[in-house]
Amino acid sequence: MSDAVISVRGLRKTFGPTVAVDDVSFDIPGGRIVGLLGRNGAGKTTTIRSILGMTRPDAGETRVLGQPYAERPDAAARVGVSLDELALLRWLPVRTELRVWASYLRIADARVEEILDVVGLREAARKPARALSTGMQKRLSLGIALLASPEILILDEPLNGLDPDGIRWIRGLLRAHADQGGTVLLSSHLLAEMQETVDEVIVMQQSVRYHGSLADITANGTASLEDRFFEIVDH
Ligand SMILES: Nc1ncnc2c1ncn2[C@@H]1O[C@H](COP(=O)(O)OP(=O)(O)OP(=O)(O)O)[C@@H](O)[C@H]1O
Repeated sequence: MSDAVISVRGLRKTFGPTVAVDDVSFDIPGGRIVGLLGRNGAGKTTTIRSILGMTRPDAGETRVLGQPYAERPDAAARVGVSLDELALLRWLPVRTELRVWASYLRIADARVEEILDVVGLREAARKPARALSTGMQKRLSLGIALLASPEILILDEPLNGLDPDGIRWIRGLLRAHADQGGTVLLSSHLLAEMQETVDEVIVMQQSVRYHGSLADITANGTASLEDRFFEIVDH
């Protein structure tokens, strides 16, 4: 395999008669924000879950920093993950939830205080996660993903539920992450937002229909990502 930060080769996964992904291959280099796009049921989450070792593929392999994610003892520290189904201990106050994760990751509580500011949840720090709005829960999930200052972020639908401020905030956060050499793989349906956010685009429909730079797919910004998306998936 190449020295890509995230590598997917020949991935196939079926659920009974449903082919969720078929022969999906791509390499993601470091320092880039890569958007995984596709209709409902296109296989984005299955691909992400396969990369994270949460789904066992029928065929193919995935690697993160050269090794299968599940075989990396340092995976939790080096890869920040936020999935659409939020893995929050919903009855815990926000600060305690972050401290539980910090303890697991052997990170000092001082970092929890930093993260509360980074994700804008200081005022909500005493509230249980279940009392937060969807967008605020998303911020908490992102806070957990960022705790260990990982070099890779894998985010399934991170924009869902965020208000315009939240979307602008996350865009800045992801750009700063990539500018420092970090890598981001994120899925989203929000094509206009993705056009403002990503460096590279992977369009999926069971298999990869397109993988290239945002500049190429949008002809240096003269075409909309949405128009190009429909041309590709309806072709
Ligand atoms: N655990 C499962 N059991 C049965 N079918 C599944 C399971 N997970 C996914 N699928 C099916 O696999 C296909 C791909 O689903 P997947 O969730 O990967 O798509 P997606 O691109 O993430 O969709 P969405 O945008 O709606 O989140 C769909 O047809 C879905 O119904």
